[in-house]
Amino acid sequence: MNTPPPFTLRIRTQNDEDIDWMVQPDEITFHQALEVISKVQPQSTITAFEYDDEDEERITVRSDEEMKAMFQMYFSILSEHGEEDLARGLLPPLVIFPRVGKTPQNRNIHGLTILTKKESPPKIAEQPMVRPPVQNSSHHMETKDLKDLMCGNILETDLQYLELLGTGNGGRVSRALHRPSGKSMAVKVMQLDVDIDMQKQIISEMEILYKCHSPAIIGFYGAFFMENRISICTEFMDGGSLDKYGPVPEPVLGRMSVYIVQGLQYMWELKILHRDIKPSNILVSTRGEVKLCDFGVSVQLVESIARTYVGTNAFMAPERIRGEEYSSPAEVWSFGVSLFELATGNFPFGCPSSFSTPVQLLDAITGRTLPVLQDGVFSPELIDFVSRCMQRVPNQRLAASSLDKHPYIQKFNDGNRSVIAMWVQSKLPYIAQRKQPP
Ligand SMILES: Nc1ncnc2c1ncn2[C@@H]1O[C@H](COP(=O)(O)OP(=O)(O)OP(=O)(O)O)[C@@H](O)[C@H]1O
Repeated sequence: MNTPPPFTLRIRTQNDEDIDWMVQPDEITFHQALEVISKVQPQSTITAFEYDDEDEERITVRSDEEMKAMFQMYFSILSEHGEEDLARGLLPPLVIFPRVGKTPQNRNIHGLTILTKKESPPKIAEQPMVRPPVQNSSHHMETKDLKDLMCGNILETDLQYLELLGTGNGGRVSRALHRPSGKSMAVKVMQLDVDIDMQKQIISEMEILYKCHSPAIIGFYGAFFMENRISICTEFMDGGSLDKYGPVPEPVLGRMSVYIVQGLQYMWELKILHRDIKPSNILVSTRGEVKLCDFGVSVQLVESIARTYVGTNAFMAPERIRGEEYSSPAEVWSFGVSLFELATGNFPFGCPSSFSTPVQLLDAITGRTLPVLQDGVFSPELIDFVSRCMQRVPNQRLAASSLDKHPYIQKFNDGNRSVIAMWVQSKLPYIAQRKQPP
């Protein structure tokens, strides 16, 4: 790697408080690190700090060399498990633990000044190499509380909203510039009527998204609560979601399906269900990427949204609509229904907006013979795949773990992203509802 990207050093204090500090690893010295730590923990004399290596062993850092070794370990773990994050330039925090020394010493040896007030966000070109630690911006809450209400290192004041990308049942998604990193992000803001403990729980459940690295899953940058609103910051996809496109020709849809299956199976292996598979949660880019967004990693968030916003998700499997227990077969159903809609341009059970209650939707799904894709218009492989996903009885559906083995997926598994890229590029200019003010 040439110049290592900036990332967050998370200083975990003796009181178990986390203070985040954005660093440029090739520019900071060990003494500067000590200096910042002693500002954060002024009551103690800090002579060294520690971190956990890949085997979870505590390693002490007492010099520039040892600090370099720590950075090397951090980047080598990332290059093994977090290539996506490295590529995006927004990396998970590296946690360090200040070590209190026995003898007092003059701590401000370099006269380094650390800003303690939140400054107005710098322009990208003026971005300082060493950013001040995140400060408490509320009169009412302790730093610890604030840290529990955010994951990642994104502050509302770091975001410049550029355009509205869309509004869903529960929130608005805007494209925003994250000024410190210069990244374009999609920020979804939802109002949620939950108390502060629930907010903390939602944030802690979302942390798992940092561990998800798949080319078919939308990159997660962070999330934070501000009063009763949650903002979720993810990678921006310039093609938007598939619900905006109308029918997708089979050679394009087939290659998209390969990535969708890849993303779903990756998350299922981690025991994470999507819980909301539908065309508006499948995003594409002009580079031919296909990524799933809006994973229901936080069960509390999914339930809070369901409590706060009324509405029926037309892509839900029958067992879910009936309120029964559900698992990956329910996802297979939703994927089948989504594929049906993407192939034909029409929802298979009539107009989704006509279902205002779960009972009406259930009637539409169970009250007639299941629709099948038209013979002669679509390939036998696609017809078979969709109808085997759209089985009313969960255990009669294709098994989640064998979706990738089906001839439809095998047929299009040639890694040809340019077919997708060219189709997205050709359609994008005609897609309405873009470039609105945020
Ligand atoms: N990461 C992203 N990049 C680009 N566009 C996005 C991104 N995330 C969401 N969008 C756009 O914003 C729209 C609104 O998304 P949102 O998740 O709020 O609602 P939805 O999925 O359409 O519906 P619902 O709220 O019922 O799930 C999406 O349909 C999509 O077009």
